[in-house]
Amino acid sequence: MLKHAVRRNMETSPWETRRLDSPPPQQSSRRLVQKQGPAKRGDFEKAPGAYTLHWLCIGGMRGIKCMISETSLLDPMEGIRYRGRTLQECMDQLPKAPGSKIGLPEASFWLLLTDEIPTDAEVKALNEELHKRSALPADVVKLIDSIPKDTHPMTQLAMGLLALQPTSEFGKAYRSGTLKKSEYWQVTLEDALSLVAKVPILAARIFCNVFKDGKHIPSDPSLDWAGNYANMLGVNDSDKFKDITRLYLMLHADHEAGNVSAHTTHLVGSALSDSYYSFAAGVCGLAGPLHGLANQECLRWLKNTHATLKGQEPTVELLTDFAKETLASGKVIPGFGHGVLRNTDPRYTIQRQFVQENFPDDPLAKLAEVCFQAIPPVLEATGKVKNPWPNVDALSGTCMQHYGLDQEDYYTVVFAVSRALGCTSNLVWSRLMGLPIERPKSVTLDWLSKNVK
Ligand SMILES: CC(=O)SCCNC(=O)CCNC(=O)[C@H](O)C(C)(C)COP(=O)(O)OP(=O)(O)OC[C@H]1O[C@@H](n2cnc3c(N)ncnc32)[C@H](O)[C@@H]1OP(=O)(O)O
Ligand SMILES: O=C([O-])CC(=O)C(=O)O
Repeated sequence: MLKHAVRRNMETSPWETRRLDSPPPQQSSRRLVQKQGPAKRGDFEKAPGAYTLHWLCIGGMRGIKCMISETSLLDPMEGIRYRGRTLQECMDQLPKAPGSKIGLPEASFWLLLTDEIPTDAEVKALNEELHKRSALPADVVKLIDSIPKDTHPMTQLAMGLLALQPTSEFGKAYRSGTLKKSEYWQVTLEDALSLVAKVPILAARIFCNVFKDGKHIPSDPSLDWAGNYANMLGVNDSDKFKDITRLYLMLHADHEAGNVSAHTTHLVGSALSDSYYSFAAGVCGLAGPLHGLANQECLRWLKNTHATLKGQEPTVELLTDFAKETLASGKVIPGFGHGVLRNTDPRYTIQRQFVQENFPDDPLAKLAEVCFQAIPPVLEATGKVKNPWPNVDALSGTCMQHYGLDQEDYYTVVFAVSRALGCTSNLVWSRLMGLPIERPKSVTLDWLSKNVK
């Protein structure tokens, strides 16, 4: 009954629901709900006024400049820059593990927080500090080990982060009643360090519980943050696997503040919820298939396509047909498109370079390469997809599976381990700047109809 009542209300409201049910082929349902004004997102900057308001309210807030993030800035064509440095510059300039060519992700944490490239000695000291803080409390271990194994690893990660919340220095200090506003950032930094130290230990424990019958590999204090995480996963003890893990964690660390995981972390943090509450919320956002879970979905799509090919060499023609079938079934093609980027994601390009140098003949890598040629024209032909090019998720799973991490349900957890660096750095800066509680204004459809002519 309630469902019918809601439907009745929608049908009589300005929201043209009936049309949303069956948009004409090739047409964006979101264009149909706009009763006036130019249809293209991004046009609002050129067409201010009523249309702007209408579009901002229903358009996923695309393009609105209303947040501050000191840590990174995204250019639609060039991609992300950490503190003004492109990812390739970060690769070149950040300290490396012995014998490795990959900029260390924990060095990017230092960069995001400080706008400085740390020295080798500083990264060594940071790693020592992270190792000191990395142990999980016994009750958290008990909780994680008791979660049913078929619970999605992202759910387990969010639960583990919430279980760690009582360890928050910010929470304790705030409760004590003596914490001054000017000191918020310092205890937030303490929490950032401890959360970043613990998250790979927690993530590896979840992996081994679910996929390794609970056989755990102890943390190795002689290894760097990401190399140690790779080691604890226990799928491959080669230096190359450590390197691809370092690369993955360096590339996914930050993507300015408006993406779902960073924005959610920021929003929850703006209520002065501590870093554990805030990042757990961000992790829940990352678990959505339009955001971080796309890496899982993308590998699943590639594996299905590979199986359907039954040994046939992938060709652009075959992949074009598969892509069209996916669209015709009403699904998105994971790993392609972006809310802000309007070009191939540089994170994809850097991973592609790693693939070409290390395993160009891997069957899924070859398939992904054909996708790169076949899928953008299919998406472009819809006439509605703003960015037909691949994003980071189109290749990250392919890289991991080559080294034996082929449990795609786990992939978004690796993303989350990395995103802890950017999200917690942003929390520190939000408290440093004394940013207020976030509270935008919403309106009703009726208000919109009456006020936007
Ligand atoms: C780390 C990251 O989070 S990167 C993004 C990871 N997500 C994915 O790879 C999932 C596939 N991609 C998508 O769904 C989208 O491109 C998003 C969510 C990333 C961006 O969404 P938007 O900013 O709304 O994209 P855009 O403005 O181009 O969307 C216009 C239309 O094209 C569709 N579209 C966009 N990308 C795709 C795609 N890859 N496959 C099919 N349709 C797509 C949208 O669903 C939308 O359709 P609708 O109006 O009928 O609802
Ligand atoms: O920026 C976005 O909206 C999504 C993304 O690529 C990320 O968060 O890494």
